Amino acid sequence: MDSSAIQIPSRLPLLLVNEGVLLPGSSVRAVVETSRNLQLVRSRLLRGTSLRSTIIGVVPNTRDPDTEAQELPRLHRIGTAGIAVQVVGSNWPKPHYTLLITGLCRFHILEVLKEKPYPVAEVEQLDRLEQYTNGSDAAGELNVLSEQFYEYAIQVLDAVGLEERFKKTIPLLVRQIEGLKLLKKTRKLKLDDEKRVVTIRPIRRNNSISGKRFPLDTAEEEEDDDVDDIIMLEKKIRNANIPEQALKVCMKEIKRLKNMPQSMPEFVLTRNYLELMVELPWKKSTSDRLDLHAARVLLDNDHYAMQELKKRVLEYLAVRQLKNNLKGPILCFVGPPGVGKTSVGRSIAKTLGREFHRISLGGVSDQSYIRGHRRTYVGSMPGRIINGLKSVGVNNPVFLLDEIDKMGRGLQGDPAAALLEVLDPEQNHSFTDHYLNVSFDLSQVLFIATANTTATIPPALLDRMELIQVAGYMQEDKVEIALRHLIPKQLDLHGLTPHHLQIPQETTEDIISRYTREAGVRSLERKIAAICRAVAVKVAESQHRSAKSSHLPVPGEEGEVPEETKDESITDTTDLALPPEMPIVIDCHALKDILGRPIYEVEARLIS
Ligand SMILES: Nc1ncnc2c1ncn2[C@@H]1O[C@H](COP(=O)(O)OP(=O)(O)OP(=O)(O)O)[C@@H](O)[C@H]1O
Repeated sequence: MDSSAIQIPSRLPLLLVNEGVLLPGSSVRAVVETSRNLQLVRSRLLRGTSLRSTIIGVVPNTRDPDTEAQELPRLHRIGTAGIAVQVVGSNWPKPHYTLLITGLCRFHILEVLKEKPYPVAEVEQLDRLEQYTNGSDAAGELNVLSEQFYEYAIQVLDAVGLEERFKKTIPLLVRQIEGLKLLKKTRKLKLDDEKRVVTIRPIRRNNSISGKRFPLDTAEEEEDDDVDDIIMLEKKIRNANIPEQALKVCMKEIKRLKNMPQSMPEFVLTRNYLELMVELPWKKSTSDRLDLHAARVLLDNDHYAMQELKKRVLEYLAVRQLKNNLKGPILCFVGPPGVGKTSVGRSIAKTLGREFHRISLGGVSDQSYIRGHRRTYVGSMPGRIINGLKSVGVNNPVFLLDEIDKMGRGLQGDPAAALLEVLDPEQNHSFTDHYLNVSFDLSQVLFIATANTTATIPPALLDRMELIQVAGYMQEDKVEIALRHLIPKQLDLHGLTPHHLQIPQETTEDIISRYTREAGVRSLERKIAAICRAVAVKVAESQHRSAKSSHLPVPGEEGEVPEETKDESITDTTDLALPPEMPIVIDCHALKDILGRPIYEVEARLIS
């Protein structure tokens, strides 16, 4: 051995690998699962601090890899010393490590010094270290080739002399070259080859000559499919009506994608980005229905009372009718919970014939929620505004910014500051989401915000909105809302009709005064839903009974019915005599039975 060559330690811990053969100058990823190898990783690689401790001997385990015997298997005598350059641990599906090992030089096992907890051997270095670290091209080529042929790889490993190694690998190279020649000859010309004329890698055309399809070419076929996909994507981008500036960015990304191996994680990220760019409604919008009379009828049909709010909404619509490109104002409905702020927002969208999208801002304390993450960020996504536009598919929806007063302020920037740009009619025509990194015109979006209080809304944000107070309801209003809206809505939701259930006015008043205490009507709606559920059970039971009774024997045929069935049918008919009377009318007894004892009974009595 040359004294100028780098020496590996004469004692090496041995890692027995079942898959792949590590050769000097190449790298392998080895999965460490057996207890012997796990021990080695724990005590040599995770605890060791010196570079020397990361040098291990890698020996192919030529025994059956599935049986991890107590006894150390007979070791292959030649191995490769390698440096573990990366250790990654995982618990799924069972505890294991993945090592990235770079081969340094071959060694010969002279003697196994100890077997437990992991084998350590006295070794003799066979190769000179720098011979490989200098990076001979031929050796590199051989390594790549030999990865595919395990048994040949072992032979290549055993071939210590360079001459012998060439002898072993030249047949492999010849085989590989023959295979490639055959592949080139037999690539069939695919029907959609026309498309491929415009591929970015014109070289591919040469690979396609009509003929038989060989199983060898599946990998290339996959790559071709991928190229086709990119071309399709490019076509879609060109047809997506994307504004010039954004189109430039997309084309740049397409160019990068074409030159990127699909195994790169960035390939998927770039593709997802481009797919989002295609899906965004850059210029797609719905046409507004600006009929004031119809709007008034619709608003009245959907909501009882709320005169002030409806008046302001109609004014807004009237101005829009006169001046189509009205900039702002942003309406903000302020009022206690359950007074219908959100549902009025939905009605406005319906009135205008626009798409509706609700963005809940309660508890949001990160501005990336609004603006998205930069694409360099792991797991980056667009913000809720861009996501919302993607899901509605038009650029002029009604966006309801719900609970704008409940936004927090965290370490990741102030979401209220991001909203300032979104809500400012002077700025929002060029809103830039961090993920998109190009501007999107939000000026056609109709923003409506809701809040319970203005106290917690930052002043700059408050200043951009027109506040409309929505007061809580009086008892009489609640009764009307329940009779006109809530009861029909809940009946419908539970598959019931007024033929099944009736809740008279007195009962509704009872529910409001004895079972709820709120400014809005949400709790009242929940109680009505509870009544509907209880009645639904009865109705379903009675339907089941009547279905059963329709199978009962007709009188006169009784003689043919067996004795035991006869008894059953008699009890059934007695049950049938007591069907729940339809409609079920909810009185105070029924109310107590379904909702329990009144919560505010004492006070209600005192008042009455
Ligand atoms: N005036 C009304 N007419 C008809 N239904 C109403 C009226 N007010 C409220 N509702 C109904 O009450 C329910 C609760 O309303 P909504 O969710 O819009 O309340 P909110 O004011 O947005 O509450 P929060 O502040 O908690 O978000 C909805 O089913 C809604 O249809």
